[in-house]
Amino acid sequence: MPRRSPVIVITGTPGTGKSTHAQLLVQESPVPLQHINVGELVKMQGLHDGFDEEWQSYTVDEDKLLDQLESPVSEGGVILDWHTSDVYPERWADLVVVLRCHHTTLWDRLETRGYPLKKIQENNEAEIMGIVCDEARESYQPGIVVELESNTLEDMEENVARIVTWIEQWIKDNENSGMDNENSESE
Ligand SMILES: Nc1ncnc2c1ncn2[C@@H]1O[C@H](COP(=O)(O)OP(=O)(O)O)[C@@H](O)[C@H]1O
Repeated sequence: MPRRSPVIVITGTPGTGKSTHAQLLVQESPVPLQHINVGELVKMQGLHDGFDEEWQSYTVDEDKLLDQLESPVSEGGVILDWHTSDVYPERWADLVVVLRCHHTTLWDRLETRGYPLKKIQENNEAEIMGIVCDEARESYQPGIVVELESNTLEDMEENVARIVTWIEQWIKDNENSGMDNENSESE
């Protein structure tokens, strides 16, 4: 069954603004969207093999995670918000948004969040090197991956407006392709 609403992956180094973007997008979207904060889901549903004290993060059980996400993704109308995007099957994503942030701004945001220094440094380096972006580009067709700046509130409003326009187009395209299928079936 084709999806009636798209699946949007929002990824980026921690602190680039994924959750904030996702929350605004839920409000602005022309179709209902469910925001899944994948990191929170892993924690709340125990989809992990324990907590890594050194890195202050959970060791994710990917099979359990994918099982949990399968049903909402197949329904569509979902935002998958996580700092990595290469775990999902490629067919899941209709759009992959990679948020980017200036590294000094990111440092401040992660400091405010109370991250340990080592974790701030690691994420800061990852952002400078564009690790999350490279990973997204290696995992998906280039046409569905979009890199957006997320330094200011203006950036965020523009980004969300762009994604809303993309959703409107996706809905139109998919209504049309649904009609094409019906026509070709009746021929
Ligand atoms: N484009 C932006 N402009 C200003 N502040 C932002 C922007 N994006 C995120 N922030 C702020 O940065 C912090 C981290 O954002 P968050 O959405 O939690 O990041 P992530 O989900 O990627 O870890 C929050 O305090 C948020 O308000």
